[in-house]
Amino acid sequence: MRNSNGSGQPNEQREGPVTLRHKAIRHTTADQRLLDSRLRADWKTKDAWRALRILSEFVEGFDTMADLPPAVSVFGSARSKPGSPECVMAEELGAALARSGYAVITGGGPGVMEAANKGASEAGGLSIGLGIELPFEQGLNEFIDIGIDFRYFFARKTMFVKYAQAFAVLPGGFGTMDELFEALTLVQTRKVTRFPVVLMGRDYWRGLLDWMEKTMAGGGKISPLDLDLICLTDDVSEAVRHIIEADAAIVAEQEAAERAAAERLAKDAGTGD
Ligand SMILES: CC(C)=CCNc1ncnc2c1ncn2[C@@H]1O[C@H](COP(=O)(O)O)[C@@H](O)[C@H]1O
Repeated sequence: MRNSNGSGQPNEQREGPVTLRHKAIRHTTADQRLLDSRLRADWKTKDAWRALRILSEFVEGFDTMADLPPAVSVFGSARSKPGSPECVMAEELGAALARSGYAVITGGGPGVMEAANKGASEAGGLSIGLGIELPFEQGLNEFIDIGIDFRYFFARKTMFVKYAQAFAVLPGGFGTMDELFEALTLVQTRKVTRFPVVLMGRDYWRGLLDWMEKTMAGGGKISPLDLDLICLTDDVSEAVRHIIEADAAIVAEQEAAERAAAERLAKDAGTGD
């Protein structure tokens, strides 16, 4: 939604390709209507139709994102003010990633997201925003070259992982935690392999990391090795170096696996197996 008209009500609302204005504005989002179980009678009629809409979000996302260069998804608070330490860090990170040849993907909103998009865009990199329909959404920030608006959080989250080589997570709230823990769970359960996760802002993350170490790992809820998945730093160059090195290691691993498979094939052909 954009532009409040003074009464606190937005003037415009986007639902996928549809723009709603004035009295056509709805006061719930597609995610709410899908997940809200009070309207059970709707399930049989409306959910089947919704499945097609959900599918169309995946098609649109895959189609638009498939041609991207290597990319890094950057997460962080929608509420941080321009000039705040995390926004300054995000802008520097966006620029450094762009200079290293990475596109920068964010949630397309304000705060840390906007700062990362700004850094990338001004450094000449490709800046991508994956927006989400929210009751209080403000539209995609102005530093985005490619923007996609999603109705469903889960379709959008697939794009953050599928088209990025790494995650960089700056200080943020629930949304940022959700994105961080999703990435860690995917790596821990090997749904994605060796995906670097960089946490930026030592002071902000220290308490959570201490708790994860003492309480989570100490209580046997995760393996202490799981914490090795995280690189914690305040230093933009170190963050980018970590991503580049992890990326190179993954490529080397994949090439070695492909070579081994080719050698096995050649050997089998040679022995007539
Ligand atoms: C001012 C305000 C709250 C605007 C909300 N506008 C938003 N636009 C786009 N993505 C968002 C928004 N709010 C949360 N997110 C998602 O959740 C994360 C930030 O949530 P949080 O502020 O840490 O919890 C972002 O990385 C983003 O993917």
